Amino acid sequence: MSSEVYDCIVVGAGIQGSCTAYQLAKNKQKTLLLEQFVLPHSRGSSHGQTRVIRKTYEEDVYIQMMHESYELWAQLEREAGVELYRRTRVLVMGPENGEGFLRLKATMQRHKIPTVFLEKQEFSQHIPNVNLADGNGALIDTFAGVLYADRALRAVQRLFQSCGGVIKDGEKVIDIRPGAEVTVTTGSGVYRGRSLVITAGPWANTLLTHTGLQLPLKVVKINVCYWKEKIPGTYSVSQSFPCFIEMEPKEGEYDIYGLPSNEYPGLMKVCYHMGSETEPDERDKQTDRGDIDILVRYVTRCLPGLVPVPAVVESCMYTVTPDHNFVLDSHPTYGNIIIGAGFSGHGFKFGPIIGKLLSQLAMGQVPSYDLSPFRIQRFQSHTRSSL
Ligand SMILES: Cc1cc2nc3c(=O)[nH]c(=O)nc-3n(C[C@H](O)[C@H](O)[C@H](O)COP(=O)(O)OP(=O)(O)OC[C@H]3O[C@@H](n4cnc5c(N)ncnc54)[C@H](O)[C@@H]3O)c2cc1C
Ligand SMILES: O=C(O)[C@@H]1CCCC=N1
Repeated sequence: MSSEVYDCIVVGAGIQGSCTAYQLAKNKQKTLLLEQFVLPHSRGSSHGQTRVIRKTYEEDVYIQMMHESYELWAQLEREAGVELYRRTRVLVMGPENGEGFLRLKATMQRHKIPTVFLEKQEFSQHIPNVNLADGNGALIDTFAGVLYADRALRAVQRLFQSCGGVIKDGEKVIDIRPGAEVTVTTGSGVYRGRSLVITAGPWANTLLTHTGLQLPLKVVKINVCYWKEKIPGTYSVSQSFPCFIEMEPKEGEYDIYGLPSNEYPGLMKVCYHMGSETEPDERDKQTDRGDIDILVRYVTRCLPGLVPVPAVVESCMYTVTPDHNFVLDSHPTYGNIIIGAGFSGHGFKFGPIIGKLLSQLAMGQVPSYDLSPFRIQRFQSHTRSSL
């Protein structure tokens, strides 16, 4: 074991761990970031070229956090000297009189988010090549857009290193011993930290086993589908086609969302916001295509300019909590172990603000937002603790 003691060890170099490590290093904390795979990799939740960034949330806390997150993304762009965000707008469609759509409308208005509300008769003039379902309303968040995900992850990791942070990749954490100094063992070394941040994405519960805690997290495989434009460019970023979210396309179904064609010319990304349960190390054995069947029907009905058969299918994973809200908290027994987990398929856009909040918890500071919606305690009846 090295005699060196880190102020903080962060386990998991996805977007949340990388942003947390960067915030810690910026705050002069001696920080080690451990990653099980050789970087970059495509086995977790943060890989891929694009993610949606938006303020269209029904809950106040997410909108408040997104105000600051946009600023922090812009700051990262300046620090890294690369473009990470492209403004495209996001179109949200949903049952006009449905609870979710009405709540979203009200929240957007209450927070004075620049929003355009589209009437049925003017819809196709603003958004050609999309069929708005009968009974659906539509709104546009005009500042929303696309984050360049892989590029962002690399940029944050580089910035972390430039502040003196240490990344050790290809080092899987196999044991954690809690204490005033937490001892972390990997396949090739033993490290000590005054605090530990666990941001292990789909592997959160595997790591938490070493601390006697299990959270109610479900890991699902997402089929990331790209669809061919019948006429290349119809839905492209250069034609100002927006990202979109279709809320509750059918009763009992999850949202469907899409991003303008960009990363693969002529192909538009359209995905289902849920998948089938999987073990994170067995992701590729999960071959259920029920979500793709739903998407085929949706594309046929609503996106007539796309060939209704996916041209490319990639894989990713969500780690989902029962209420789809994140876990941002200290361990209930070991106050110097901080947990960031359960990002439920919508955490990327919050990366910089989550990094700030988790770093504040790791440094023993009061977090800048009320984190009660993200506390572990809310799962009281689900949480398994062997302590
Ligand atoms: C298809 C898809 C589309 C999405 N779209 C959006 C979107 O449009 N907008 C948005 O905001 N969000 C989106 N998300 C969600 C967002 O990408 C995730 O919330 C976010 O990437 C989660 O990051 P993470 O750091 O928690 O997890 P991960 O990226 O999985 O990082 C965890 C890391 O921990 C490492 N690790 C695990 N165990 C160990 C161990 N024992 N030792 C060392 N390292 C370990 C893993 O290898 C991994 O690198 C999407 C997600 C998917 C899958
Ligand atoms: O978080 C996001 O914005 C995307 C799109 C909607 C569903 C999940 N991820």
